[in-house]
This record gives sequence, structure tokens and C-alpha cells, in this order.
Amino acid sequence: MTILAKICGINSFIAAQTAIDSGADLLGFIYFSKSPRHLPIDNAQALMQQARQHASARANKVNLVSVVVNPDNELLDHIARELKPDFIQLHGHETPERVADIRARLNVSLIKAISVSSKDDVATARVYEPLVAHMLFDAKPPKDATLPGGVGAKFDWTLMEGHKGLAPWFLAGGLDPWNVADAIATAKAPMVDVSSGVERGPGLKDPSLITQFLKNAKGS
Ligand SMILES: O=C(O)c1ccccc1N[C@@H]1O[C@H](COP(=O)(O)O)[C@@H](O)[C@H]1O
Repeated sequence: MTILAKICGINSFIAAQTAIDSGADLLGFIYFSKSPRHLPIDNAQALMQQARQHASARANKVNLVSVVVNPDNELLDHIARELKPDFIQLHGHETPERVADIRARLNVSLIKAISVSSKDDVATARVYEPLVAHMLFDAKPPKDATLPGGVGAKFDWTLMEGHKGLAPWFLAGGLDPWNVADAIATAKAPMVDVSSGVERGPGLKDPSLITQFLKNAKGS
């Protein structure tokens, strides 16, 4: 099975270039000021343009994702207009009603993240699935965490056993180059997403870890 992989929290050209050259299918750009990977819109615009140009020069297909947390309409409109991402990832507590509003408002495909610690959490995907292109299953962050994602927290991958999904879905949360093959095999995940697991410090993407993650994910 071909596994699709997203490298999230891209905040430098070297990280984007390495991810594209190593076969990433999607790159994520964080708009959330508490994140060490946060990029103001102007910086994201410049970096996304460089990434698109590099992918096009290499004839690689890569989709660019803007990641937001409980965004208001003003921010969403701004992101859609200025960044023109292929996807917007909603990584907060957006309700199904709010996701339906966003879908009606924007002409951008959506990814909805939900945090998982039980089978019931996985089942909540059913109500979102008709509204979005992909679901993303992440761990519940620790209680004292300031970020809803990007903290390297893992969940029990066996909770995903038997989950089919209307569309291919992402497994995320605490993945790294050493555990990604096991995670894919256990969860039967068609797509994976990583942020902190390919860093040498908060917000510091490590090119060799990006390359190793993609090799191990795609070799599965
Ligand atoms: O990466 C971030 O800083 C981030 C901030 C706010 C919302 C989501 C964020 N990242 C997403 O979280 C998952 C899991 O991260 P990790 O691999 O466990 O560090 C990541 O795949 C991003 O989609």
C-alpha cells in the first residue's frame, strides 16, 4: 500500500526542500502563535511560494496545508485569500456545525483533527467525515500543554483497528522515524503526519530526521 505522508510545522526552506526531495506528499504550515512553529501570514506566503516553485522544478506533486486552531472567519478568509492552501487543517475544538459553516464559506478542502484516547473518540469522526476531505487522528495533549498538537504525545494505535473511514485518514501524534512503520502496521493507517518527531528541538526541523521518517513511512 502506498502511504501518504505529511511533514507538519515547516518553517524553513531547507525543511521544505528536504521534505519535497524525500517524497513528502503534504507540507503543513502552522498558524497558531503559541506554537514554536508558528509562521505569520507574510512568512508563510513566501515559504509556501518557494515550496511550490521547488516542487514544480522537481516535478513533484506536493499539497500545502495551513494548520489553524479554532479560527475565526476573518483569519480563514485571510488565509484562503493570501496563502491559497490546498487544504486547511482545523486542529481545535471546531464542532461539526462550525466545520459545516467553514465548508460553506471557503472553497478549500478541509482536514479535521480530533484527539483520541478511546474508541468513542474515533467514532466521533463519523459526523465530521461527510464535511471534510480527510480526518486526522491525534493524541489528546497532556493537561498542562499549551498546544493542541505538535507535542509528541502518542495514543494507543490499536484504537484505530477496524476504522475504515469515508476517505483516507491521517494517523498523527508522537510519530517519529523509529516508530512510524510499527504505527502504520498497527493502525492500518493510509496516511501519517509528524511535527515534533522530526525535530532536534522545539521548532527546529532536522533534515536527516525528515528524510528518515519518509523513508521508513513509505517503506512500510
Ligand atoms: O505542530 C504544531 O506546533 C501544532 C500546533 C497547533 C496545532 C497542531 C500542531 N501540529 C499538529 O499536531 C500533530 C501531532 O504533532 P506531533 O507529531 O505529535 O508533534 C502534527 O502532526 C500536526 O498536524
